[in-house]
Amino acid sequence: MTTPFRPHTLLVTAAILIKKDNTVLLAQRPEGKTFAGLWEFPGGKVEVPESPEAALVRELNEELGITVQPEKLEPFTFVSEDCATFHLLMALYLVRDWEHDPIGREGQTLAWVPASELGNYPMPKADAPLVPRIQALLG
Ligand SMILES: Nc1nc2c([nH]c(=O)n2[C@H]2C[C@H](O)[C@@H](COP(=O)(O)OP(=O)(O)OP(=O)(O)O)O2)c(=O)[nH]1
Repeated sequence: MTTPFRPHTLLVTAAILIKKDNTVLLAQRPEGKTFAGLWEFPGGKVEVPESPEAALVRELNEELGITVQPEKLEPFTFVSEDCATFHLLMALYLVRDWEHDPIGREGQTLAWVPASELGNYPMPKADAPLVPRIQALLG
């Protein structure tokens, strides 16, 4: 009897950073990473033994140089998607309050994008359902 192939589930957290003018931050994944060139919501993998919230606070500081208090992370939605070699489970949080201006500390290009224009930015397949959800939220 053969054992069915089960890709491992990768737990990722990501932030939808919303500025006062209702634009949303996208980051372009740098060369050398999976999905290089595509636009994403900043975040990354949850490492053992972090909580999802602690991982996101860490990633936002590493990637963007911003400081976010964990209680300012507002759970929004999640995506569950089969990728080539793993299954992605990504928890998305809304963030409207942070310290310092975001900069691309890992060489990523950043863009503040109105919700209505999110569809113009190529994203990983898993992100597709997020665009209408964010548009419904922000109008
Ligand atoms: N952060 C983020 N990751 C996404 C999005 N959409 C999507 O499919 N992913 C995938 C890409 C990666 O396979 C995974 C995130 O891993 P990552 O490589 O960014 O995580 P990391 O920052 O911990 O990476 P590394 O330091 O280990 O290179 O989730 C998204 O909108 N944001």
